[in-house]
Amino acid sequence: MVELAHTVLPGDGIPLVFLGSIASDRSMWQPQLDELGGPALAVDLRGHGGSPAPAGPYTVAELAMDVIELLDRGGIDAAHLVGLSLGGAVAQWIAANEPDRVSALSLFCTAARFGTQPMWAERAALVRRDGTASLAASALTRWFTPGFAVAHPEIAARCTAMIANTDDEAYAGCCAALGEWDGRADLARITAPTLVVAGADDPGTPPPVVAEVAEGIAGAEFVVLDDAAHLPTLQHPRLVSALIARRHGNPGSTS
Ligand SMILES: O=C(O)CC1=CCC(=O)O1
Repeated sequence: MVELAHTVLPGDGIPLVFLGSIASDRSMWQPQLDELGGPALAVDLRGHGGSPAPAGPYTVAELAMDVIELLDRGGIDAAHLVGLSLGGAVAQWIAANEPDRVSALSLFCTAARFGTQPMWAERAALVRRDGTASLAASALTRWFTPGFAVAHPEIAARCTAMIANTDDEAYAGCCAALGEWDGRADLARITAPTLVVAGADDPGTPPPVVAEVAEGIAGAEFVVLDDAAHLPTLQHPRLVSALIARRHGNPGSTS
């Protein structure tokens, strides 16, 4: 297990715990931290941001155990897990296997299966050869709708730096986790009140892929955001915060 780097916002009540996508760090949740306030934890998965990068390959279960250990160290019995993409798979795993630790679940642009194992093996080989920085341009085309990165160069530059800062071997380790992840059979065990959100124009996890997650979780609410791709947290920060706040039962905390 790995001691994960994280940001803590203090406060009373059930904490929000934010878990991001492959090649992101906890700064991708800054708009939500600013808007929703504490108590909250934004977490760097292993090999991402400031977290250590043990040798891979990884599994989603291992990534989830890192997060559970972080909750244990923080004395957090239960949290509202907010996960995007790979972070959403980690959140699904915890909700299915440690249901008492999850009071609510907000899943963005995630899947119960992410493409195929050969696709992720190819991505891992690419990153081992050329490094994470080489992935930035193509990642931005999946994270944002056409034109957004050009219109928002400061966000594009921050994301490019975040991707390049991701450890090459940890990225490859997470590719292995994504390639072998199949949470379909576990979805029926999730009992937390769940929100599932897709981006209408997300090429990474298109709406039908995300819908499979919602359909597998009893009572889950499914929302598709227009003009959004894989990272609506940065393209539509206030909308995303409002959705999380509504699931959290504290809609007054958004402006
Ligand atoms: O980077 C992608 O292609 C999309 C993605 C899948 C899992 C994740 O975290 O991002």
